[in-house]
Amino acid sequence: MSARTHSVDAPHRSGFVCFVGRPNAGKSTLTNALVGQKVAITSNRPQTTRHTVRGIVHRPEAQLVLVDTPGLHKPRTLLGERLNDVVRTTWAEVDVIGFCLPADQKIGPGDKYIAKELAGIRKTPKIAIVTKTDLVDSERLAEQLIAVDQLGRELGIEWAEIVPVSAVGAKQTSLLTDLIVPLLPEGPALYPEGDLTDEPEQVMVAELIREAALEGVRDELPHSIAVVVEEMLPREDRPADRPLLDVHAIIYIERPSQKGIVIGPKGARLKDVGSKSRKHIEALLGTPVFLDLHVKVAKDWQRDPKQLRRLGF
Ligand SMILES: Nc1nc2c(ncn2[C@@H]2O[C@H](COP(=O)(O)OP(=O)(O)OP(=O)(O)O)[C@@H](O)[C@H]2O)c(=O)[nH]1
Repeated sequence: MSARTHSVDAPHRSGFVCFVGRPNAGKSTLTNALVGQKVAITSNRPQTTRHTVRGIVHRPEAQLVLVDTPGLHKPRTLLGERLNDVVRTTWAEVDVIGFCLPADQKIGPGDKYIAKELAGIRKTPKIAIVTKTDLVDSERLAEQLIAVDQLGRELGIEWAEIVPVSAVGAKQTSLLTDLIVPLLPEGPALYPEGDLTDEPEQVMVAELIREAALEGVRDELPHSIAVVVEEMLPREDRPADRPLLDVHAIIYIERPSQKGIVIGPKGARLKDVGSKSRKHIEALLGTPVFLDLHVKVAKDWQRDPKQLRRLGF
């Protein structure tokens, strides 16, 4: 594998790239490493990426728009089916698919399930990305690269490339970009330079709150929390040098019994969720924030199409 250099008269290329892989494969972290700034929500627990988050890589010769989809799962609820539809639609529309497989874990049924789906999408070029290489020695890495090659042969997938990367320390991440660029169609930049993500701010703010609300209670409330930002408005009558943004958000849970878990004794947990997520929101938006959080029950929201639409799915 060699890095490709860009000759001055090469045409400009641009397109959409989507990282797929089972939960925890390192997709969001890789997106952030390529873009160079935190845009997607990462966590050490599976299934935090619900919304399509795009990061944009600007290069003189190319622009990569990274589409970070939710994971593909065996659907059990209406929400699960919707998410899988979103994933498949995204795969068929992008220009390059990067299939992430962590170096520190043997290829398992979860990876194969996704690989089989990928094999059905014939036209889109696929790059196999072996992630988290910092966690293994070179012998184990070599084994994994061979296993990935074999997986492709078994399922009839022709990998455009097989690339080992580590998002920690940004090892080979720029090489990955080098290898993706020639696979993109010729075309002008799709977004103005400086745009890192076109994810609406409210959705990102909602994700930050959801992330904080799930912290420490994931086992009790695995998929039962949704967050909607109802309003974000600059506070009136503030001096120009001391702005304040009012953010009103609702944390939805599925059952009244979950309320206590989210709010905690004497509201202590909710307060904690508020102050933690407020710090992240302030960092994201670059302005002081007043965060107003409410907890509401939306009964069985995962099974109800109307509620799902309201919650942005
Ligand atoms: N050591 C190491 N850890 C990594 C690397 N990339 C990701 N991780 C860790 O692996 C975990 C999962 O990473 P994510 O980027 O959230 O994985 P994901 O595939 O987006 O996960 P979902 O959103 O659940 O689908 C996090 O704890 C990361 O810090 C890497 O290159 N090296």
